[in-house]
Amino acid sequence: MLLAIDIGNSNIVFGIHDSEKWVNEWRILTVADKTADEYEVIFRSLLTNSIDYVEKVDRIVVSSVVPQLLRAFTEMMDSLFSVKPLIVGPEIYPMLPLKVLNPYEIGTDLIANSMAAYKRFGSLCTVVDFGTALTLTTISDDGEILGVSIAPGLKTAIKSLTGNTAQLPSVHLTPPPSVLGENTVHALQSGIVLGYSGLVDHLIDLTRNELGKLPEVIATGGLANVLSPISKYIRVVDQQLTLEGLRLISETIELH
Ligand SMILES: Nc1ncnc2c1ncn2[C@@H]1O[C@H](COP(=O)(O)OP(=O)(O)O)[C@@H](O)[C@H]1O
Ligand SMILES: CC(C)(COP(=O)(O)O)[C@@H](O)C(=O)NCCC(=O)O
Ligand SMILES: [K+]
Repeated sequence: MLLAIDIGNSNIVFGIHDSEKWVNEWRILTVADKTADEYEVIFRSLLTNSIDYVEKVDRIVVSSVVPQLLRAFTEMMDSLFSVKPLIVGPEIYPMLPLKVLNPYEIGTDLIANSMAAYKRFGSLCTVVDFGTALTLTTISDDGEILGVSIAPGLKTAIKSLTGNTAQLPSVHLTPPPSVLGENTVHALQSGIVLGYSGLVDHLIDLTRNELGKLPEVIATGGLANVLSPISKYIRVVDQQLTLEGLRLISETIELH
């Protein structure tokens, strides 16, 4: 069985794939200074809760956009499993069906997303990842990663606003009844939820203008479902896109 681990800035998501489907998936909080021992306790308890996956795991693939945690995870995996993990990074990009122009300046989660989206569409596509950062990654008809946009994620924007103002509360991320907010909560929801759907749609419009073709659009990340109902371009949401991309990377490297 394959264990895929996606270490993001807010959440660490990991799942078990039995070569046919994802049989289990977990999401834990990212705490950048937790130690290898602490993560070992968490992994051991979750992975042995119903079925003993620790025994069954024979392949591991990891992406981390938190470099500090990669050390703790390497130590944890070394102690818990007997297989050597595949760590996604620039060294393996030449073996993938993707062209990565600037390998040292793109998050490994975006490489995994690109891998899964390109496998799914096989033509021009944009992945919108609603994580701590909101990212759009566009892949060409022939698998070249053409470029990335990075903006503050929805929760990141709200946190920054509430942290820097005296009177703004944190709000639920749902669309308000009207763009003309009649109270503080609706005003914030208007600015953040409706505003961000415009941001996403506008970036896709610009992409279409620049490339002369509308990309297929797929969304992922913890907050994808907030905007998918109101964005004019997001029709497909796949919460497992990053893990799926990691699985495809692992498969591709295995065949090499
Ligand atoms: N199932 C969920 N429902 C609602 N919010 C979620 C869910 N999962 C994650 N989140 C929130 O979505 C945000 C982005 O999560 P995620 O996509 O995992 O970010 P990252 O990849 O940066 O760690 C975080 O604030 C997280 O708390
Ligand atoms: C853009 C990101 C912060 C997104 O991270 P996330 O929101 O998924 O936690 C991450 O992909 C990243 O750190 N990218 C840049 C990495 C680099 O320049 O090497
Ligand atoms: K992510």
